[in-house]
Amino acid sequence: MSMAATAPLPEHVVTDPDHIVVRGLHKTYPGAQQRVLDDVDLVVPRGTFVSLIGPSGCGKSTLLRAVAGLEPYDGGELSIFGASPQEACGYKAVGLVPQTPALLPWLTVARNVELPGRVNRGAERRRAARYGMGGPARTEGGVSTAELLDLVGLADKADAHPGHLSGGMQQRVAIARAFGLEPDVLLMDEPFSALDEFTREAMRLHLLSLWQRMQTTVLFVTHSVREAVTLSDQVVVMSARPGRIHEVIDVDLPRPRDRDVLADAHLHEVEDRVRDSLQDAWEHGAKPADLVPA
Ligand SMILES: Nc1ncnc2c1ncn2[C@@H]1O[C@H](COP(=O)(O)OP(=O)(O)OP(=O)(O)O)[C@@H](O)[C@H]1O
Repeated sequence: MSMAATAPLPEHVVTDPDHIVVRGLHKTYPGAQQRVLDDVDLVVPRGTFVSLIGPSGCGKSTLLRAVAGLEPYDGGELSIFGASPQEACGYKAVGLVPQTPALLPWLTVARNVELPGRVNRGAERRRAARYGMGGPARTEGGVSTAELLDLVGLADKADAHPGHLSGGMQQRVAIARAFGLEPDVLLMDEPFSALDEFTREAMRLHLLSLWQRMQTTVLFVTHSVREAVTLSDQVVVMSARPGRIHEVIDVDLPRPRDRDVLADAHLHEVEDRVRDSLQDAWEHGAKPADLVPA
């Protein structure tokens, strides 16, 4: 299997500092009969919030891991604001929020949020070496741990230990920790899937506050149409067998997405568009007879 991710990228991709660019990406897992990703094209502008939605097994997580530099691919192009995924990971331009919070139980909430920053000072030097002092701004001057915890509604829990927090609170700490590293792009793979619907709704609002403050580019995998539309600038609908981009739907709802916006009838119209697209992707997805061979 060739690993195009480590090959030099074409000049037009390398010099695009303002977009994540995926072109013609394809991948087959070893031993599989068909591609998991086939000719995937996606362009994500810096600073936007983009959700990936599609049937189970269509390759959303695989695509996310490829962007994170954790998954080799067989062909195509992938660049993160002009860098290869491996290079971007080298200076911690890419953050990943998994489904479970993975906090260190013996450290306080504040220490959990601060830890990656302490560990990754070398990454900041590598980033400075690549971009120089005039590199792309991450945030307007950085944020303190106290501010991060305030943005996720945990200002009073800084000295608590994770074992004393609910699952939703722990996931909020994990999200604050991820934003605290000030990555250029944050990849979130169903981060709220283990939470009840009421907690999920609250989490979306906390996430939006953080995102608005930090201006991070977010790629967010979800199975929830409501979640995708509530959060995103664009919803990317994927089809399965093999995974392809079926449609990219703009979410033309105003920001901030406060309770008035979320109660507006237009939200439901956009949700219906996403549902129709998912249905269309399902009905017109490749049938066994025309599967793309590995
Ligand atoms: N490491 C692996 N080795 C072999 N096959 C894999 C591997 N990881 C995933 N797959 C297969 O690739 C396909 C896509 O998996 P992936 O997890 O990317 O899909 P997904 O869209 O994120 O699914 P879900 O929505 O259920 O989380 C599935 O058929 C899965 O079984």
